[in-house]
Amino acid sequence: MTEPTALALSHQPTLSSSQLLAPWPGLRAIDQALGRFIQDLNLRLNGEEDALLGLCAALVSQELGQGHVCLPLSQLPARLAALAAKAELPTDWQARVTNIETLSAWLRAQPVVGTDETAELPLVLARGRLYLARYFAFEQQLVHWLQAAQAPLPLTVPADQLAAWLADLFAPVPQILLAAWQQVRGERPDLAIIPFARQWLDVTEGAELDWPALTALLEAQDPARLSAELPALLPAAACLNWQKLAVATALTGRFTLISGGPGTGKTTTVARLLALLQRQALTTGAALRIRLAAPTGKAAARLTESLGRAIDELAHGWPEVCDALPRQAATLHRLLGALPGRRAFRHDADNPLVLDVLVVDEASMVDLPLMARLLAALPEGARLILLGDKDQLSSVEAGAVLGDICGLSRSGMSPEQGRWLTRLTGYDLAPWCQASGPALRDRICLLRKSWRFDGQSGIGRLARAVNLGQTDQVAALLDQPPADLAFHGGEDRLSSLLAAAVAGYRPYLDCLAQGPCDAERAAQALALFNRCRVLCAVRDGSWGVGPLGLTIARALQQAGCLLPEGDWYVGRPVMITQNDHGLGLYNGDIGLTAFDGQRLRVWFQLPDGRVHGFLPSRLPPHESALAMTVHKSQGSEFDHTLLVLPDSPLPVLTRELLYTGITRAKGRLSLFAPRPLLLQTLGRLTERASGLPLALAERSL
Ligand SMILES: Nc1ncnc2c1ncn2[C@@H]1O[C@H](COP(=O)(O)OP(=O)(O)OP(=O)(O)O)[C@@H](O)[C@H]1O
Repeated sequence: MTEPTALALSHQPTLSSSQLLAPWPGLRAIDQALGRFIQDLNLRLNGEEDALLGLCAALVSQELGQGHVCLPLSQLPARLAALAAKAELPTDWQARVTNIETLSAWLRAQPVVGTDETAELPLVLARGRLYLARYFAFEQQLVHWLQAAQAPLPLTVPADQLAAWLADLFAPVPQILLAAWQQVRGERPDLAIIPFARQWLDVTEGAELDWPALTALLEAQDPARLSAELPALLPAAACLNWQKLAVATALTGRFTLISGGPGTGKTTTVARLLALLQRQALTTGAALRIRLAAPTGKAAARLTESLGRAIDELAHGWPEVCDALPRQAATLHRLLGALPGRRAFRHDADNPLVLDVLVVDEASMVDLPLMARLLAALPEGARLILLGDKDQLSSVEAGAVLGDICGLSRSGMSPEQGRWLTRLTGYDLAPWCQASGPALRDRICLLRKSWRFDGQSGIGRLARAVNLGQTDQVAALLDQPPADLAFHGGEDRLSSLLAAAVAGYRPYLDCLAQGPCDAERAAQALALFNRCRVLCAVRDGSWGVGPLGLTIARALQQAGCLLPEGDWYVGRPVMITQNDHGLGLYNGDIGLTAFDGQRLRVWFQLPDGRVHGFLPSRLPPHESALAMTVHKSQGSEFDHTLLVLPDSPLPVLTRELLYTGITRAKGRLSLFAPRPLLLQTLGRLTERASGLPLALAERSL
């Protein structure tokens, strides 16, 4: 079956009476075209004209445009009521949709509505939800793959050996531990020891240890003594390291999902996990073929950099294994082999990828169709490891695959899984086990401790409070911001924003102003530009990326940092909005315009690390990037993030958007928003309609 758009166009239906009806205001042209087409098809198949069916199809298409995979029948009356205010609906619509059972029976009786993917009809009614058939098929593909991936993989080395390797990988490094202790001990080491043990030794809340002896051992500052005596003072049952549990989990399954907020150690964990998988493979046979990928070029570049660093840190202990680990990540489109002008990829079920293990970072950005195509292209028996942050914004296109799967972890882990993980780690996992729950929950690992933000960091505290919807805590942080936070909620926030943007962007502009640009200078300027970014919640309006970008350009001009002349000028940052595989430029890539001595070029860092200048006329579709949307910033981080909300409430303003924007900041966050609007945003959660949670829970019980 073809995509919804293609479906409507490729069949080229002749105009029928139904298509000549008045348009349905409030629906996009694409939704209307699809609705009319399905209505017309139904008419031809059963000879009955029924505008309600066309409307239902159009509404499913509209929901897709808003990121929902399907339309729950329970929501149909409300959707039609909203439409009724603008368009003329069949007079009896209310009576026909209020009873869900009657509605389901009527839909099922329509020749264009099937109940599973085998019927090859344009609509599917399943699990109380109406789907465009293609999206139902994607969802089913995912469910089948995940179900098959639940079967445990046989161990190739004894469990005791795995436990010893795990202990080695996660053993505290005495020098690092002692240096950290020196930093936090202060004047009262007896008061510092418990928080220190929680953060650095993974001691669980409430565990009782010999604190004076532990304090004395750290105070002695003797690495050899620490290594020798620490194990006796620190029984495994008093500790819990979620990273170690994630690695242990991944050893025995084809599928593992590791979710955690910023700096919770996803990359560190995956480096250790890959090292352990590779060590296991090298002990018993050939090395594993491991590939790394991410949805955008920026995210792939970050994975390459951060995983490379994490592998380097491991290399002293496990040199041969680390030599056999990959260092370069690709975009998912490149990995799958994008075909120009087509949605299909070179790699699919008939031409699978050649790999044993695939790691996908920033998986929250992967939409349902892409995830389904990725799974289809995985070879039989390959392992998939998804990394991401379940609390971030979902993919731009339909679906919230990572969030939907993570939802299953609410029921803890199964007692069998708990016993197995205890065997590998020695941890007491009884409090985390629950007797019943979907089997897939055992493949999900949540990392819960941030290593980037300490307890005092304003960004870390704000991110946590926003994530939990704690209005009072957020308000307190806004009223008395810690050193790394600034809040501008008053009338002067535009001038404060412009001053902060000028200060933040001046360094890269000064760098470009030093003389003709070559790859080296462009690399320096790109690094400086990546230190600061203005992020907007919306595209339109005076606080949207386009208008605000122009206002910032004018402020930079007035400050003498920029000389805008026409469309292209030195210092103009641009973001690519469409992949160009030929040039190696991808959606989300950011380049800087600079004079190479003869002409203006736009300089980009390419996936292989080279910096190259392209003539502006050669670039694929792009836009200015002095301000960018929070959506587009996913997968990136900036030392100083300037986060801007509009003046008034809009549907896009959600808790996830705020959390995603806040967590782009590594060192400093400045917030520009009306205070009431910001607090109101905390209460607005994104909910994406999908049948995935229900299907996964049903299938895997
Ligand atoms: N168990 C640990 N012990 C000590 N330091 C750690 C540990 N785990 C992670 N770190 C440190 O915390 C920082 C963040 O780790 P990492 O980059 O793995 O997190 P992440 O979740 O991948 O972050 P991001 O938000 O960038 O995706 C790194 O400096 C890393 O060295």
